[in-house]
Amino acid sequence: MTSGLLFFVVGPSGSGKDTLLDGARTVLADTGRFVFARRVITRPADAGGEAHEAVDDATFAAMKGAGAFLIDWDAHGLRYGVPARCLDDLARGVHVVANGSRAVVAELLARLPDLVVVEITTPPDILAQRLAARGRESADVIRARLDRTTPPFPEAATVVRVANDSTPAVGIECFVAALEAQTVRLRLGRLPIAAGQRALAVLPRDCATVRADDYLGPGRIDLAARGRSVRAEVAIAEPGTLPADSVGLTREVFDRLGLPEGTPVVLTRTPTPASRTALRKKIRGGTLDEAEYARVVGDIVEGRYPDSEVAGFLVAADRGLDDDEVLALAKVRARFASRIAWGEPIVADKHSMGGIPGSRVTMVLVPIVAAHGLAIPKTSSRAITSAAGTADAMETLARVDLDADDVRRVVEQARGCVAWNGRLNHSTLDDVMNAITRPLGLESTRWSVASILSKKLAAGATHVVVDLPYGPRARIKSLVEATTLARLFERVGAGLGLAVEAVPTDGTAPIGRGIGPALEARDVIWVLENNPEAPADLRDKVLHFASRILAWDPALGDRDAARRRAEDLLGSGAARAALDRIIQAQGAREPVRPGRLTHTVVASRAGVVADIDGFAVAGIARVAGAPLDKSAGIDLRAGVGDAVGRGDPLFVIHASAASDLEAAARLAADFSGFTIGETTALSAG
Ligand SMILES: Nc1ncnc2c1ncn2[C@@H]1O[C@H](COP(=O)(O)OP(=O)(O)O)[C@@H](O)[C@H]1O
Ligand SMILES: O=P(O)(O)OC[C@H]1O[C@H](OP(=O)(O)OP(=O)(O)O)[C@H](O)[C@@H]1O
Repeated sequence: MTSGLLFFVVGPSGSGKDTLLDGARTVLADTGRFVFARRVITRPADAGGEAHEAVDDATFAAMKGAGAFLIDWDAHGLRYGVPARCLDDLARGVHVVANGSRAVVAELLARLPDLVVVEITTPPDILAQRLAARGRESADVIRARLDRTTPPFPEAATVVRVANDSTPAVGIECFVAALEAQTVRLRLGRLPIAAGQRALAVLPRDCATVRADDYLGPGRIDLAARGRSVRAEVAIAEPGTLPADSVGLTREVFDRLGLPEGTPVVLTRTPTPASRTALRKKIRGGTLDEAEYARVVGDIVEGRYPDSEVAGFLVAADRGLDDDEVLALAKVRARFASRIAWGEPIVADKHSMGGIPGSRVTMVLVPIVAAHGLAIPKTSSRAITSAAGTADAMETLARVDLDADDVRRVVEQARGCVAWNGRLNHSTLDDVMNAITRPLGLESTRWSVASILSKKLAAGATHVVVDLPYGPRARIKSLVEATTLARLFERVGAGLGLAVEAVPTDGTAPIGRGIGPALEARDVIWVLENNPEAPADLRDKVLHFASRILAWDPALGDRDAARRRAEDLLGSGAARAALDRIIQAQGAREPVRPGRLTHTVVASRAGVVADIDGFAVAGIARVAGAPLDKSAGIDLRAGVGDAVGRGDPLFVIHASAASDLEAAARLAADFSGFTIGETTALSAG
């Protein structure tokens, strides 16, 4: 038999405890499911208020000494006790409702972990009026009662708040509903089922407490107990699969709830999202303001919407976000993330819209900026579809899985870092969005402006350069689109208080020679060491961005001086030394060399390289094993515009497994990604 629940009704004098208790007693006492405890108080019986058992101090002390009270306390010069016989009612499975004190919640919770604290709330100004109108206490006593303070409730307490700021009838109705809702309890079970991001709660079809089918459908349910709660979609198990008085949670959501199996948990329907009107307005093509986005994003993060409605919203947002909406979204997203304070006037950062193989600009840019002396706490992603992300390439030299404290320490030691963003500025909102947008192929660049800049703000950046590569195979298809996006980045940045310079760049071909973690890191070291083999296009792109960042330093003032400074830091080896300091601070690793197995792909005809398909080349690098095999990848030997003879090398495939190498070689034989035009046609042009 599941024991009953103790409802401990608390709230400041005048909040309406007696009134709501009297009203609830009228409604529930005859159900046989609830009993209302009769308190023992050292207050005269005719003092008014509840029908308590009146005793004098000596009797109260004797009763206390004899263990007659489940809990007792002193307040307002009086002594209060809840009879211990309530435990018998609880043991019979009957719920007990008692008028209690906020001051003893922790003590009672220690004895009854499933205690339900029902806090009656009323605006302070109304409290005073009600106490005066009640006429039970003198003005001094009323003042003392209004000034009384009590400790906060323990985290583990289940606290249900009932507002009593309307009529008594409404207050009583809400109070009764709150009591009833808490009695819908099921015993918690852990299912041997993993569901990843999805949270599933399985109800037995023959559930004894609720009609399971009533909970099927797009909505979700909340399961709560002992101050903890989770939200889940509902599935139903056929009779006999689960105990009829239980609810089963899939592994991840069970672990998130963090309560032992068998705990009685309260099942309630997830509140209808208050922002649904705004969400539907967007789906119908309307525009939302910041307050509306705050409500919609809040409800989405809280899991109040079924995925279908979130998907509809994202499709609508993907199709139309005006500039004001992007700014509004950025401000709302910034609210969901705590902001690291670096205490410096300039904290530099960089973002690239990516999609161009190679182009490992960050790993050269950060050391230059750090060598100059500006803070640049850069966090980067791992590869999603490419052959390497910055984090993958940096990880061939140093640890990148830094947490926030590591990042702060590394920047203090080396002025910069190149860390993996997976453990930092985590965004629940992104998780929710990505789970829906990725399968749908929704990649709104305008939406990403809000996401990117709000994360930069959270990371504590003050000045951000943004690389917007454009080209037929880049995410941004044209210079016009890149320029429009650049203006949007700068406008939204300004709206967030960030200095942003967004720069369209050539995204028509790979940058650098290496494609794959170790090969890209090799390019980086070559540029930093002024190696004659260093790819000039990578060096130029780095200096282009470095000069923009350094120009923000008032000590330099303009871009020409900044450019010279960047070139000096590179040419003198100061940037190279800065990278070493960063590597040491992050944790040096034995550098990963390019794979020892190689296969050279040669030109099938003489001519001029007219085009290099970055997708194709990155695809070959991935088949060779990148990015998981950090040594695998492509080493380009010819670039766009180079004249090649028949049989000249176009690129060398590196791998560490023969099977990977062969597969990559076969893929390259089908299509190397290189288009070689006629020598005459081009030279004549
Ligand atoms: N919702 C309400 N609207 C108006 N008056 C109320 C309401 N709830 C309680 N009261 C009045 O306020 C005074 C204090 O209520 P009471 O139930 O005694 O509070 P408590 O027991 O928390 O001290 C009483 O005179 C009561 O009649
Ligand atoms: O510790 P607190 O939460 O502040 O409560 C102090 C006391 O006030 C209430 O008593 P009583 O019912 O006599 O006074 P009230 O009706 O004015 O609340 C409540 O039942 C507590 O006994």
